Amino acid sequence: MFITNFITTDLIALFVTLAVLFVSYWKWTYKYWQKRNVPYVQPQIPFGNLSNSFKGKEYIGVSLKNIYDKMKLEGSKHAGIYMFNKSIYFPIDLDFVRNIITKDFDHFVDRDFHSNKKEPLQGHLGNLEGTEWRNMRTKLTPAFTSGKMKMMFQVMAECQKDLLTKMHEECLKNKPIDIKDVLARFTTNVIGSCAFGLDCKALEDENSEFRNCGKQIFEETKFETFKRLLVMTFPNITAFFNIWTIRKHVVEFILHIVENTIEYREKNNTNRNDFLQQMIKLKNNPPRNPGEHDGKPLTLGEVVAQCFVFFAAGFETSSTLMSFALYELAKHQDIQEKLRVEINSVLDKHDKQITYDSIQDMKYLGQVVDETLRKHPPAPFLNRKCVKEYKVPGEDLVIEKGIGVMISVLGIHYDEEYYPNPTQFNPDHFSDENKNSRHNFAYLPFGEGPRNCIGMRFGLLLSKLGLACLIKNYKFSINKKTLEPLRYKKNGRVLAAEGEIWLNAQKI
Ligand code: HEM
Repeated sequence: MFITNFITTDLIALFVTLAVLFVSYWKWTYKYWQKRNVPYVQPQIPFGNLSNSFKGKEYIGVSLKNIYDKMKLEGSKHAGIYMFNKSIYFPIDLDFVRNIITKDFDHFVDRDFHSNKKEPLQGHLGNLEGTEWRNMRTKLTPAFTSGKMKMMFQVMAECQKDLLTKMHEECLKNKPIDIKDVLARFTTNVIGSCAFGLDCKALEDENSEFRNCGKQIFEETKFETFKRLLVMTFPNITAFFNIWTIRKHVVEFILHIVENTIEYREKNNTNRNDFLQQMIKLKNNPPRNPGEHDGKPLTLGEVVAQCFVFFAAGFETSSTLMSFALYELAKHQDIQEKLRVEINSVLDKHDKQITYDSIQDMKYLGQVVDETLRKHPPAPFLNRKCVKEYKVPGEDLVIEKGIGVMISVLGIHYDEEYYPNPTQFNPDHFSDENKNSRHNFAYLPFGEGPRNCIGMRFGLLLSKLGLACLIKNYKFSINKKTLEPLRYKKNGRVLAAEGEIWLNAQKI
């Protein structure tokens, strides 16, 4: 009894001492921005300024927008925030944003994400750093030119037929349509076909393996989102414990699919106008561009990782974009009708066919897509890491090497200084006149600068194809089953709507 009491007292004392040490250390780290005279939002122990995101109560992009709004109201040109006890620089002034992502890019080449080198599929473009990133980006860039997009359009356009068949079947049921699901299936088919060279049958087959794989990557549980944020905050510790951010069976599925398809194509000398073919070329015949990259061929592991990122980065972003666009069009019948008139009049000049060129001629469709990406950017913040000490121009502040940077795209897109009445869906925000009168960096759905989205052209083309095909053939309205007002999901990798978007569709 005596010994038990003794041990209990010691354990309590040890626990209290550790707790005091932890709190004191955390409080000391929270002085970082104050010491540098940078405006900051009071952090809370232990999560810093993003406690709602860590607790799964609010999507991280929304938390960052709230910080943006608060600091902007106080007139700050920049701020300092904390993720756990990690200090993050948070530029608000658009000239500061421009400097970081373009003008002074050399100081901010990397992202501040984890890179557990032991986790398969992580050696992709989005995660690579420094010279490795530059080499890979230079090798991959030719795969995304307008010429290559035009070539690939045929592969994409094939998937239109299955989309229309699926819509026809859905309409026959005389029930509201879960449009997010239909578009996720369409996007799975397009990206699966272009990145993996496979017919994924996601629109035909309710239980398509690829559709399930997409779900497994993006439908994170609260715990998985927490784990990913932890990995972002403490990359070294989580790499030491070999924590993975993608489920093991997804990794195995992707490895198996890509390796088998490559083997099949190499054995049978098959050639196809898709990304995979271009990756195979980079593996077998490295391009000769002396001085621009290391000239080395891609390894099989590198090819698989790039195919994976095309799927992971392109699938949810593009299908979310189309879902939000149809939601807004269903709510704004006048805009939907104006778009339909444009689509039909352009198609009249192109033999009634949706082609690569006809899509380029649909100016208003471009404005609708731009406005959707402004209001609901799937990637609502940008991320960088300072790799070389950086003096902020015009300020008495030096950003130290290793400090992370977060830019609130959602905050900028809802800033009344750039978009009067920002909550209103208004494609005229992107008329030539309005675009020319705004700061160039007030619109960042694909990021900017050398590290912007490499798949922008592909994502836009695929989304415009899907939208043009649907709006031409169906009239959409909101079904009352849709949760309104629309709310964002609290977890997950991209900014998406909470719950299903149910639409009524009427064949035209
Ligand atoms: C509507 C669709 C899309 C949106 C909104 C989007 C958005 C973004 C954003 C915001 C970034 C970060 C840019 C930055 O840090 O400055 C990014 C990076 C990236 N995206 Fe996209 N994306 C889309 C579609 C795609 C597609 C279709 C692909 C591939 C086929 C793709 C592949 C990538 C890759 C590989 C990166 C990393 C680039 C690098 O680090 O060099 N994205 N995307």
